[in-house]
Amino acid sequence: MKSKNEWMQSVYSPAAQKFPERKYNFKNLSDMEPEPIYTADDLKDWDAERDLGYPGEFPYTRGVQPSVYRGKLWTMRMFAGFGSAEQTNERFHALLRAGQTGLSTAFDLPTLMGYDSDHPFSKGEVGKCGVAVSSLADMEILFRGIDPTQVTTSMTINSPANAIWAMYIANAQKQGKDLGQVGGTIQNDILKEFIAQKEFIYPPAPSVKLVIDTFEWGPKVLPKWNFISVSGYHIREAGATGVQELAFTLADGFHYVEKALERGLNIDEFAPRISFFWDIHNDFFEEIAKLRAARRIWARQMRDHYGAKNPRSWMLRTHSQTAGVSLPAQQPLNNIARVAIQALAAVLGGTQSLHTDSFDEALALPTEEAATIALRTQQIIAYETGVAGVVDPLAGSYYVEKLTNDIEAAAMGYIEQIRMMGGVEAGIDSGFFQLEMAEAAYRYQREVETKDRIVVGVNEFVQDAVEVPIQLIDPQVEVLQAERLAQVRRERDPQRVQAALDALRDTAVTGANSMPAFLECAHAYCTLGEQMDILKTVYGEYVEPAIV
Ligand SMILES: CC(C)(COP(=O)(O)OP(=O)(O)OC[C@H]1O[C@@H](n2cnc3c(N)ncnc32)[C@H](O)[C@@H]1OP(=O)(O)O)[C@@H](O)C(=O)NCCC(=O)NCCSC(=O)CCC(=O)O
Repeated sequence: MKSKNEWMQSVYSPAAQKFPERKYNFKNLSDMEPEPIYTADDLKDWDAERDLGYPGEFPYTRGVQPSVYRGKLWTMRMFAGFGSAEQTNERFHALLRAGQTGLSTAFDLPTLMGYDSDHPFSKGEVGKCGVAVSSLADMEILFRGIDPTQVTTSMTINSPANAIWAMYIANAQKQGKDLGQVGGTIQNDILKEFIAQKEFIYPPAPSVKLVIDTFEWGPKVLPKWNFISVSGYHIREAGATGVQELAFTLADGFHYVEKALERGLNIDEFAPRISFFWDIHNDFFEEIAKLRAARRIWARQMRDHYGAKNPRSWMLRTHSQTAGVSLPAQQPLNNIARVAIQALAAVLGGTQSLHTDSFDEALALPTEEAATIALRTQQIIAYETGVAGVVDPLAGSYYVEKLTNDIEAAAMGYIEQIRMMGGVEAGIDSGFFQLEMAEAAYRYQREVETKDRIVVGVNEFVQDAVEVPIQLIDPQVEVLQAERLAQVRRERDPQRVQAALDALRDTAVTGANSMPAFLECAHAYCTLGEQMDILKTVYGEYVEPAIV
């Protein structure tokens, strides 16, 4: 058989002279230029045993479970939360009735920033981008009628993660549940907040200390809980390329591992419960290759660089979400198609859990109808397309394997660069991540504005605006929250509250693990703001330096 070069020269080039290639930007979203075709010649250095293996085996390129979706479909986990705990509880039940198989909680901005709903800074934001949770009283309502040993719940919470997790645990304890059977995930990834989303409270070092407290405490008390979801999603949404998302996120993961090792923890006790979270954008093969490369890098680094011995420590398990940033407000129904394609990429990439965005993503929090269509999209992929019936069906595709190699190499280049500069905290201090992402975002935006990249309905195929109904948040939520908080403060035992807060402050002074103190604060009905504030007296608050 002739070589690829021979075919390119003798067949492709003459054909392209007669019928030229389209004048189009074929680059993927990581600015990588694909060749017209891939063949076995592109995989000469590739070793199927070393680089691919079998599903459920090192290096897990083909998936972490031997049977992947033939054994269990991915968890359909729609990110939901708005208004009051009562309203979100209703939405949770509606989604479970519609066939969702896991829960995922969106908190409002005050909660994400560690403020109670009645704090002056919370005004106008209560219940707007998620549900308001200021104490165990809200948590009890939020999960009413949901058994924490039967449904796994994810909570997207970062700086206040320890406190919110403790409230969830306290609620399970009050229901008499065995914590050994309570499964779920807290996002708890503070590094990407400094890099991208900027919802931080304390400076990086004490923030990471609080995260490592969960690494130490979690596996002993809640062995089924994923105490971190190291997140590329927000890095990507802030403008990073797919390769940057992969590299920066894995570097964050390694940073936590190093900090846990510095504390003297056993890697094979904590690493099996580290989980990840990726953003799945429009470039179909890039996203599939990214997920495969992610598993391979993590496995190799955990085994060969960090010396983990337990195969579960080598497995990168992930949630994925379709890319909110890719869903324009123009012609919003088109987003149903984008989400379907992105979700298919997540599934072909072997995700464990998936959120599909609603078509009204750019306009407001989703209506129930929009969220249901997004969930149905997953169900159509799962039950109608046949893609869940064969494990890693794209393995061996010349292009997918080559792209997996190239993405792995590009990401490893960044990871080595970050190690050389002194690690992730050094990169945050110097503004490295922000500058890299700003440059990528600028390049993409220029491509769109010069029509070098077509976005259907935005810079081409444009038509008049279409109205769609949007979800509105009742401003009464703020009043109801303030009333409930006042009642909590009236009815709780003030001495127990003070003692719990003092004990929490002491952990910041002594460096002791904070989780037992957070759990006692939850049971004592300390508010979220009180807990965050008491730690501010020791840790201070982080002010981001200007990057020049
Ligand atoms: C590990 C994951 C990724 C997925 O956990 P899940 O429990 O859903 O799935 P799982 O681990 O695959 O499966 C559950 C159990 O079944 C087992 N299992 C699964 N498949 C199997 C198979 N084929 N054969 C044998 N066993 C199998 C697993 O080993 C596991 O048990 P064992 O555990 O015993 O092994 C977790 O962390 C998670 O659910 N993350 C969700 C994060 C999330 O929703 N984030 C929302 C962010 S939203 C956000 O940030 C905002 C974004 C925005 O701005 O819009």
